[in-house]
Amino acid sequence: MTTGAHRVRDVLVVGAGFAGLYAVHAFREAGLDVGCLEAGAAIGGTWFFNRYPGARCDVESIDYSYSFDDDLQNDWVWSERYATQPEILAYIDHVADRFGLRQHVQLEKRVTAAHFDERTSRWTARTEDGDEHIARYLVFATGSLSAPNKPDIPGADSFAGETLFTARWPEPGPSLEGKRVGIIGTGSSAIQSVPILAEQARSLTVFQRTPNYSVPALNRKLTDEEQRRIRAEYPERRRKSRLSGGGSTHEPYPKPAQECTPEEREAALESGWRSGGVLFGKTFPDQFTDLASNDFAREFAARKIREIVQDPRTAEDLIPTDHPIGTKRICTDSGYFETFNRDEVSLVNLRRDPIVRITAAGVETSAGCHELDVLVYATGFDAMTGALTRVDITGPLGDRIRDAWAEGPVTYLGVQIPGFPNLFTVNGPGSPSVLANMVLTAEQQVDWLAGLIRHADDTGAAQVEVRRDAAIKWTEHVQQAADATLFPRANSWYLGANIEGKPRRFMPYVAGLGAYRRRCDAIRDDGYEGFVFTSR
Ligand SMILES: Cc1cc2nc3c(=O)[nH]c(=O)nc-3n(C[C@H](O)[C@H](O)[C@H](O)COP(=O)(O)OP(=O)(O)OC[C@H]3O[C@@H](n4cnc5c(N)ncnc54)[C@H](O)[C@@H]3O)c2cc1C
Repeated sequence: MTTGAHRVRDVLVVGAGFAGLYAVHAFREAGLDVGCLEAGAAIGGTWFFNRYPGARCDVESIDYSYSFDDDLQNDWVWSERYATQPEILAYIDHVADRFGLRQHVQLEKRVTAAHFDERTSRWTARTEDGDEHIARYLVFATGSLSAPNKPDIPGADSFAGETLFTARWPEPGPSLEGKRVGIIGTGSSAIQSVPILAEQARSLTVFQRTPNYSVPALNRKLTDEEQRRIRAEYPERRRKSRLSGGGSTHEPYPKPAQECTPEEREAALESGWRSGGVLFGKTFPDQFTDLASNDFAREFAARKIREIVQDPRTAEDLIPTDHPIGTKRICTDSGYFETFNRDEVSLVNLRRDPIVRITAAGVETSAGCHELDVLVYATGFDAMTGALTRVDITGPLGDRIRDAWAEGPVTYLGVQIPGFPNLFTVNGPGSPSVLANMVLTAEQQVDWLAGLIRHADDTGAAQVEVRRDAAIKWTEHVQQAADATLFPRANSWYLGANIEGKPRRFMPYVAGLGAYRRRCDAIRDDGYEGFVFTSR
């Protein structure tokens, strides 16, 4: 049933995380009439939903923040090197209030379908409650890691205890005191939460299918002196970040690992490890392109795990052996490996003892039953495409995105899909997205899209559509860029390998934010090469 009688907007943004909120701001600044629909009960996206114990950013707080307004940084003080989930959410709330963005956002409005009417050149988006919203342009800022993945384990619904999901952690969080807790998954969310769950619970059982590399975060409070320095350096730091590969000012060691002496290599890796954080994965400039170079870092990290974990068998189980370091998203932790030295914490290697079923009592593996009171799923996301393919989006010729992407996503610059005019994505497949600083990439794409819409309006075009050949060429380029690195050697969610039946295609653009920005700018300067503008 259609209940909404809404005005036709210029732009309808779907999603109110970092990207969607910036889109609301930027499109409004561009003089467009903009609305925003958000499925959640509050704004914040990732940082509203992922409230599990220990949730925090693994990009330094100064870098993981908006860069569009220098003054914003002056009246916001990040308290720690890596911000916690509550602090990031408070920041997003602060930005929304400061720039008056809330009035444009409707909450608890999940878009379930959208279709394009070629006669009017308008999109109609339908929400779960049957409401309809009409706009000239539809912008999906629905997140790269926002569609949770729940594995299909036999008997999952029969568990008699409490079931929790890291990606949908309740507020207030449940008390785990005196409880036997199990957690399935050992990706970033598990690695962050395991040390805290272990402190709270009577016992903790970690069910691991694939071990992951993790580097100590070495999080700490920022001192007054650091705060002063950050303020002084801020404009220059952001300028450099916008042009860099990953969206930060990180500089790798000045020589490739292969050209270093063993002593130099060891010192560089030790220094990277002691600095803490994901940048250990980029210690050497050739670490993502040369397997031998990557091996140095991989072996170094394995040695560290063996040093930390007292039980040799557990240590070996925790060491990844199936991918070069960094080719799956490297994790950061605060005492993850140390947690396995606690008596009440155990690791179940599912490669050796696979899960047979979940029962009322707990998790049954081929080696026996693990009785539990609480079962936590930290099982990741249908990354980069899931939020889009879960919406029934139909183009003018009746094409559906989920069919168009049956063999993997095809996009132009990660912002448009052939056959779907006037529909754009932010941080979509084919853009740097999850391989760069996602706040900066969202700002770059939204600004660029605002320019594209302005160009269409200035030239009297009612429809903007990417040429299919341009999108195919771009998608091939994204694959070739990945093939020139070690990334495709890992069965990672970057290529959809964590979701059964998902087509394998490397989705993020590895060449980085700086190269991507230059490419986008060149396309714009060339009159938006690859796009077709049609008047009604
Ligand atoms: C646990 C976790 C930790 C992370 N840590 C980091 C980190 O350290 N560094 C980093 O760079 N990135 C990190 N990320 C990635 C993070 O998702 C991005 O950095 C950033 O928050 C993305 O913002 P976004 O607005 O693009 O997407 P999101 O924050 O995911 O927002 C998308 C919004 O769209 C809404 N939505 C989706 N579908 C619909 C629909 N059909 N209808 C209406 N609304 C819809 C969602 O409810 C959500 O609010 C992390 C992600 C997770 C899950």
